[in-house]
Amino acid sequence: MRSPDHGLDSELAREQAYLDDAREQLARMRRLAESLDASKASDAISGEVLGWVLARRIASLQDDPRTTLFFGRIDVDPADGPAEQFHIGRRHVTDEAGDPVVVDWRAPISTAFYRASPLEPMDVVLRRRFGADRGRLTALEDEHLGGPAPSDEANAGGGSILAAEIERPRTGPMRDIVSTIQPEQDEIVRSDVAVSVCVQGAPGTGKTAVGLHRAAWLLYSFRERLDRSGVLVVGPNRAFLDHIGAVLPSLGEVRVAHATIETLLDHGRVRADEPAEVATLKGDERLATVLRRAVWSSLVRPSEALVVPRGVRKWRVPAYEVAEIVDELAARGVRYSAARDLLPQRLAHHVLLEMERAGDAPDDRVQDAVARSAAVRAYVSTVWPALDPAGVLHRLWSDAAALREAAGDDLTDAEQSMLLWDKPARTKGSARWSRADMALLDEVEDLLRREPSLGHVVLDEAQDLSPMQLRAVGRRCSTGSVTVLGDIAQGTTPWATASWGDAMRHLGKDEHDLVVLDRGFRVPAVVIEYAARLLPLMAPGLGAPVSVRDNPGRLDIRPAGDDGVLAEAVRAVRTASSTAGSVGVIAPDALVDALSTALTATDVSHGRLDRDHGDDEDHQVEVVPASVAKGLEFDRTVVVEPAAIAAAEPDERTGLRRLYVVLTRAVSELTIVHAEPLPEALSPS
Ligand SMILES: Nc1ncnc2c1ncn2[C@@H]1O[C@H](COP(=O)(O)OP(=O)(O)OP(=O)(O)O)[C@@H](O)[C@H]1O
Repeated sequence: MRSPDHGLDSELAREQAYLDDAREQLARMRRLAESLDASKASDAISGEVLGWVLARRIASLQDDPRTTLFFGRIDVDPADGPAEQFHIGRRHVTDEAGDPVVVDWRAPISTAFYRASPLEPMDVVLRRRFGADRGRLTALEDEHLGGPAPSDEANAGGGSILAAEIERPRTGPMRDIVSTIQPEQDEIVRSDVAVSVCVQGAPGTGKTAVGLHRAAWLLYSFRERLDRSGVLVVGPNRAFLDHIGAVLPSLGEVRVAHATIETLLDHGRVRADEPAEVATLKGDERLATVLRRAVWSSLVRPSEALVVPRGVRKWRVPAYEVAEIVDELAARGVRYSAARDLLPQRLAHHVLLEMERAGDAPDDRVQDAVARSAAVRAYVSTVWPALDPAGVLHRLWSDAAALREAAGDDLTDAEQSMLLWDKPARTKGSARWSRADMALLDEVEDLLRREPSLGHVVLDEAQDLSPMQLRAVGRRCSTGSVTVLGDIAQGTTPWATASWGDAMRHLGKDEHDLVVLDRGFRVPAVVIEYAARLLPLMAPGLGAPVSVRDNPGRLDIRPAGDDGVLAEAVRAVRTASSTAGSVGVIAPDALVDALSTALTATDVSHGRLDRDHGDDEDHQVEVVPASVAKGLEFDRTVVVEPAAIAAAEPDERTGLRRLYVVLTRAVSELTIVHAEPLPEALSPS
């Protein structure tokens, strides 16, 4: 019997030879693509398209010598067919005969790599995972399914490759997890394109990772349809988008748009802050009804006939007939401006009927000319006024009577006065819009002209969006599907959602699958147990994740010395950055400037993250305002003055939730530095 080491060596050598061959096959595929000539296309336009497709294909066939072409293998032995082996990697590689050498992780056959288990082997008899270093295989690990393991099973010789991947230190931005997607995650990733999925998951359970891999899987599986309609990822802020921005390109998907809710709903500059209760009211779904009324009540009952002079004659359409045309158009379910565009032709058609009754024989050109005439244009402007979003909202917030009419019974008097501007802007152009107004402007825009739908939207940190913001996202996938990712316990806006059922209804996706993820891949046990002390206070009923990390983690609570909290923070950062791995220094927003100055004064090089930008340079240490920390992770975090982080929020529950977010960013160590007493639940017991 061969020794395990010998077995491993020869098996590794065989797999390395297979990898070398796969690399050659990939190079052959690339050479073939390079030899194709786009100029042979039948015409110039086809040539251009073909050239573009070829360039894209050649780029996708580049081999990166730093990585391997596959990370796993399955041996499949179905009862009703021949046994086969499949190597699973980030992209397909085929040989000259077109047979697969490496199978894309998204192909149907790869599902078994992620989901086969001893209880449900899915015809898999062997699952093999590979360890690699700089493009060469260094280890392999076998799992025999559907029967007892043979005694000479090749083994990685200690340490699991899966665990090592989960434990790897975090340095730069987020990486893909294709080699280690877990079965419960894979079910979400491969949900059908028509299915909208809502994922509730505690911090670090892989929601973001799952959402991004789902986008990649959808694009692979429904390429043509989604290439046309588009896929969009929406995240909480710029720093977050920078953090996740490399994942899809590393999976070969460069055509997925990324946006924050602010960039998505960009209807002008946000120039005003407003009290949380006003913003909450503006986010309420009742505003949708108010806006619909405001738009459609702009129609004016015609009181006079339409009179169109042509030559020496004047043609008339009586007011009651115009009213019928207007009513019919308004009842058609077409958007306000789209229906308005139809009105001139309708009126002109009636003028034409008048002409015919008088014995004329006008043709289509006459109808067009009448529709474009000054008389018809002026008449249309009176009975069906042109509207724009800023004009509609400006009127509502500055004119109490207009707001009262649009509000109907939906808003109380007190609510209406909250919405009215104290000092109305003189013109819509000078209006000082707030963030909450952006979702309302977007709603009006859609009432005027239908927002086109994308094929799929991945919405991360969805718990923070107001009903009106959710409606805005829902419009962008009205005929497509959505993957909603979030955690009710991490809701840090006053309007954060309390129920996924409600959120999905606002998105227009009453029908959806709700999945709960509860295995934590980021936060080590001591840190998650500490942060979870806050849960009963701010999200009763929600559980903490079970950490699957081998590393139990480290928690260090450091009261400030006589020289103050900033000096203590600097010392903590120095310690945290003395070994490799990223360090996030998370502080109350108001303390960030002073903290950064203190770090600079003591020569601690660092970057700074902000709502509107990430960090272009790669810094080991990043200073992060508490309001920006959501969705990010660092190998070690230093959290400065937790009580002040909580106190900066408008209410206690939101404060504790913000703290929960901040405390759960650490991959291995959490250091807390404080001068103020810690919130009671976090005091060392
Ligand atoms: N199957 C997996 N294999 C390896 N690493 C994983 C896996 N799933 C998640 N991770 C890692 O765990 C970390 C947390 O994942 P992610 O950021 O997606 O979690 P999240 O649920 O979105 O967290 P949060 O709610 O805190 O934003 C990431 O570093 C991610 O790469």
